[in-house]
Amino acid sequence: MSAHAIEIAIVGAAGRMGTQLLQEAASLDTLKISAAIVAPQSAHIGQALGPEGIIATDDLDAIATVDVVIDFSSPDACARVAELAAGAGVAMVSGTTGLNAEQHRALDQAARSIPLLLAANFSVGVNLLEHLVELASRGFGEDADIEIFEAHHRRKVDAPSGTALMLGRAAARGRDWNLEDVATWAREGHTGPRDNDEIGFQVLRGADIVGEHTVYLCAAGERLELTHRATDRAIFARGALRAARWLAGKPAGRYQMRDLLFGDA
Ligand SMILES: NC(=O)C1=CN([C@@H]2O[C@H](COP(=O)(O)OP(=O)(O)OC[C@H]3O[C@@H](n4cnc5c(N)ncnc54)[C@H](OP(=O)(O)O)[C@@H]3O)[C@@H](O)[C@H]2O)C=CC1
Ligand SMILES: O=C(O)C1=N[C@H](C(=O)O)C[C@H](O)C1
Repeated sequence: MSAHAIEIAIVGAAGRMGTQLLQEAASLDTLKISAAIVAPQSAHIGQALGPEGIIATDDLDAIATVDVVIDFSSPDACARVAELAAGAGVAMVSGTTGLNAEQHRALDQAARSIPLLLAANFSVGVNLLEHLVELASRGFGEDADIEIFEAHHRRKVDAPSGTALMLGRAAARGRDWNLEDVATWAREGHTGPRDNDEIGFQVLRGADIVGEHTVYLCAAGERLELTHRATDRAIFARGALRAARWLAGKPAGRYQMRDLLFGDA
């Protein structure tokens, strides 16, 4: 372990992403997982988690003892963690999706006093895709109808995925639209013809699909399909751990993966 290893708390430590984070972190000597936080009343409390056997706790006060908290839990827990991290002056990385406006406001408030990076997707590929989608949307202009498809495992609880929303926003930016004004979240029955100023979303849930996203730009006589397929959840964990190392010591504020990857901040 390096003398200056960054100390990390993981919230949601017994979940799919928490498990992956503990696994990936074990091989890094630049950071140390000091706290594994699970849900209140979780059956995992007191159990040794991950290759290093960190004892699981439901005590969120453990956040105050580390340099960076990494959260992959639920929208409610994410907002609460942001509040506690801000109170303790601890940097926060979160990948939790499905936050509502109030929960986003809680993160904005926390980011007044701590560095906070929220990313719907920690893979390099998706963050590159975001740029490509904005470019393609602007390039085609009104000639292309834009539709976004996403597929995930059967246990995912929010839809469309945070990544699909992020890609939808990128497509909307390319047209100088606000996604909220043009999104069609579902189609059923006698829908009438499609509007020009519309971005449609389709969602599939099944088995163990890690995460797939395609943005379709459908023009008369041609169709561009921009696809990202995640085949291993480890890419998200590695991205989040990289973000934690990058964020430690940064000034207070809201950060995104593109700040880390493309040096906008
Ligand atoms: N940004 C990215 O790259 C990625 C983001 N995600 C997002 O991350 C989130 C978690 O995903 P995933 O790991 O698959 O989900 P899981 O349901 O497997 O894990 C979430 C964990 O958080 C726990 N939890 C809930 N409330 C609290 C709390 N108050 N304190 C501590 N732990 C809590 C849950 O416990 P219990 O089950 O007992 O309630 C569960 O173990 C989702 O929003 C998902 O969309 C996922 C993958 C990549
Ligand atoms: O829940 C998941 O699994 C994932 N969630 C994120 C999202 O909602 O976009 C990222 C990734 O696709 C996996």
